This record gives sequence, C-alpha cells and structure tokens, in this order.
Amino acid sequence: MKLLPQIQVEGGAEWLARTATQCLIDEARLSPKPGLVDSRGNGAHHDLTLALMERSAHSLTPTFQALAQQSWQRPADIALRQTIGRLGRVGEQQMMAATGGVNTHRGAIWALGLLVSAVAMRGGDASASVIAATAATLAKLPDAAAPKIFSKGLRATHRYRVPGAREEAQQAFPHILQLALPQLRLSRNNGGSESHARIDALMAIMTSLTDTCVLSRAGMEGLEAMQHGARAVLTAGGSATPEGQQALHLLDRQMLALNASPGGAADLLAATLFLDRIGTPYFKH
Ligand SMILES: CC(C)(COP(=O)(O)OP(=O)(O)OC[C@H]1O[C@@H](n2cnc3c(N)ncnc32)[C@H](O[C@H]2O[C@H](COP(=O)(O)OP(=O)(O)OP(=O)(O)O)[C@@H](O)[C@H]2O)[C@@H]1O)[C@@H](O)C(=O)NCCC(=O)NCCS
Ligand SMILES: Nc1ncnc2[nH]cnc12
Repeated sequence: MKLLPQIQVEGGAEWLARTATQCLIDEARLSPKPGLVDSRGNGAHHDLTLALMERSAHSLTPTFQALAQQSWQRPADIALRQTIGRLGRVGEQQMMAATGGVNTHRGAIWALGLLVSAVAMRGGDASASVIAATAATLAKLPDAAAPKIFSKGLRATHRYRVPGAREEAQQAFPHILQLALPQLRLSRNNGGSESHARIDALMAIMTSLTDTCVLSRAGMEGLEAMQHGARAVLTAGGSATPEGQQALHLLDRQMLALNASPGGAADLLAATLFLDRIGTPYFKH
C-alpha cells in the first residue's frame, strides 16, 4: 500500500471534514422538506431551528477530521472499530454541548462518520460503492465499549420488526446507492435545478426507508404516509414539475398533521451529497 506524507493525510482529513460539515448544512438549508427543519422553518419540531442545525454541523468538524486522521489507510479491524466508536461518542457529546442537549445529528454522525472513515481507509480515492462497502465492513464489527442503551431507534426496530440506522450501514447504505444517488443524477440530467434534484433524492429515500424517527413519533400510519407521499411526488415527475410540487405540498401538510419528521432520511440525504462529492477524489484536484 502506498504511504502518503503526513501533510497529505492532514490535508485530506481536513478536506473530508469540511466536506462532511458542508453536506450537513446543505441538507439543513434545502427547502421545502416535509416535516423537517429547512430554510422556511422548524417543520414538525419544537426544539430545533435552522440556526441550531448549522451550529450542530459546525461542532462536528473536529470529529470528522479526527475520524479521517485515525482511519487513514488502515484496515477494517476491531481496533479501528473501537477507535471510531469512541470518536463517534465524543462527537455526540460535542453536538449535545453545542445544542444545549438537543439531538440534532445522532444518525448523521453515525452515517457520515462511517463514510468519512471509509474514504480515509481507502486513502481518499475510491468509488461510492467501494466506500459504502468499506463502511459496512466497519459497521458490522462489534464495539465492546458501546454502552448498552435501549434507544428510541432500537425500540422502534423491535416493535415494528424493521431495519434501522444500524442495518442501513451494515447493508452498505442501499437507500443511498440504489435510490438517492441514481435519482439525484437522473433529476439533474432531466434539467431540474440542483435544489429540485436534491429534493427528489430525498423523496427517493423516503419511498422506502423505515425511518425510526417517523415510527417513534407517528407509528406505522406516519411511515406509510411518508412512503406513499414521496412516491406520489416522483410519480408526478419530481419536484420540478407543477404536479410534483402539489404532491410535495400535500406530503408536507400530512407530515405536520401527523407530527412526523423523517430525520433518518435527512441524514441519508446528507450522506448522499457527501458520496456525490467524493466522486471527484481529493487527490485528483
Ligand atoms: C447506530 C446508531 C445510529 C444508534 O442507532 P439507534 O437506532 O440505536 O439509536 P437512535 O438514538 O434512535 O439513533 C438512530 C438515528 O439514526 C437516524 N435514523 C433513523 N432511522 C434510520 C434508518 N432507517 N436509516 C438510517 N438512519 C436512520 C435518526 O437520526 C435522525 O433523527 C435524530 C432525531 O431523532 P430523535 O432523537 O428520535 O428526535 P425527535 O423525534 O425529534 O425526538 P423528540 O423530539 O420526539 O424527543 C437526529 O439526530 C437525526 O440524525 C435516528 O435518530 C449510532 O448512534 C451508534 O451506535 N453510535 C455509537 C457510536 C459509533 O459507533 N459511531 C461510529 C461511527 S462515528
Ligand atoms: N433537517 C432536519 N430536520 C430535522 N431533523 C433532522 N435530522 C437531520 N436533519 C434534519
């Protein structure tokens, strides 16, 4: 394996961390997102604002940088799994300190943290599918130091017998690779604006994700409304068309009425934007 000078590792890690943070900010600002915080307002949330989401994103840059530095050209083994588990939990604490105890990005730290590590493990240069597969290998390794907490996500996955954030990563992010990235590129090719393409990518994720945030807040009724509504937007031709915009508006109203917020889908959109940017590798700039 080619070893890189330390300065190149530092530069690569810094670029990855800045890019991951920017993807979180791009996701938060993107509008209109049904039930979610966006540039219009707080969606279905009482304790979240766009300013808080942005503060949270910035608080995570050092965590992403440390993850990249520690993972650079390392193999997926128990030692690395434990290191990234520890860094991820420190990141969660930093997020909570920055937001005054509000959970803004727990799922995003998990997904983007694994993907940042995976890019670094590959020395900064690999395709989206190789990065996702590398992240999956890490996610499948046990982390003995993880506290045994029965989280909201675990409760929802057990109650409804569905996969959650853990399984999405362990299966190499199928909602990103098979749905969101292809939709992002299709909508761009169809001539829609970048914002429309990103909303369409979010819709593609929402057609099928078993989002444990939605399940915890609005049960199976909320999840089905999310999946059907997102499918209606894409079937109508996507968010760039008048019919698609109408379907999106209806979905927004339904999500608010049900108090449902697809936070997991939002995290995966940020991760999609990250993998889309990684398609142009750092070392080739
Ligand atoms: C593996 C973990 C992610 C832990 O997962 P688990 O399911 O056990 O725990 P949760 O605390 O519930 O976090 C899961 C978060 O993942 C997002 N998510 C949900 N469904 C999916 C899905 N199907 N696929 C992918 N991602 C999904 C979601 O995150 C977003 O929602 C958060 C807000 O949720 P919540 O607190 O429930 O907020 P509200 O509904 O607003 O609460 P109330 O107002 O009602 O009170 C927000 O953070 C978004 O990001 C889920 O919440 C992982 O955390 C873990 O094990 N970490 C350990 C450290 C580690 O090993 N790290 C390594 C990499 S750095
Ligand atoms: N835009 C957003 N609104 C609410 N929860 C989120 N989790 C991640 N992004 C989010």
